[in-house]
Amino acid sequence: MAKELLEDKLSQSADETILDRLYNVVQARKGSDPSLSHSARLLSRGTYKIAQKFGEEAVECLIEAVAGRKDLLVGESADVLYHLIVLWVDAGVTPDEVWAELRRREGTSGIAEKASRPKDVFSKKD
Ligand SMILES: N=c1c2ncn([C@@H]3O[C@H](COP(=O)(O)OP(=O)(O)OP(=O)(O)O)[C@@H](O)[C@H]3O)c2ncn1[C@@H]1O[C@H](COP(=O)(O)O)[C@@H](O)[C@H]1O
Repeated sequence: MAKELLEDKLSQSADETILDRLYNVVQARKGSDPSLSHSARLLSRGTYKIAQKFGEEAVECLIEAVAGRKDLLVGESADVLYHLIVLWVDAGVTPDEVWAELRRREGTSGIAEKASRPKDVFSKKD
């Protein structure tokens, strides 16, 4: 293998996160046997069910946050991320697209970004 290609491969795997790996697994499960894979089962049930499950997991996550149960919040957070990835696979969104959007926002304060938005003429707020 050419040196450049090998270096490229090594830097790609160093950049790969657990979320990228989970996405690849869930993507590969699409169309497989729903009795053997929870991801395949969810994906076969369609966008409405996938969105509903994501919403439920998000609510469970916020309940643990509000209750101050940090240990349970960790598990619920993992559930939210898994179900978000199933949502991406169903919608055809790739992690790279989301990472690129996060990189684009990097270093821009949310306060400054909001202040730079065009004024909504219908907004009641000043
Ligand atoms: N991270 C997860 C993960 N988190 C949660 N879950 C499953 O999500 C399910 C949630 O159960 P619920 O009762 O809330 O939901 P449900 O069974 O759809 O019930 P209903 O809402 O339909 O009543 C459980 O079966 C969990 O095991 C997950 N299933 C899989 N993964 C990852 O996905 C990979 C592929 O999994 P399979 O697609 O199952 O091979 C695994 O190796 C894991 O890395």
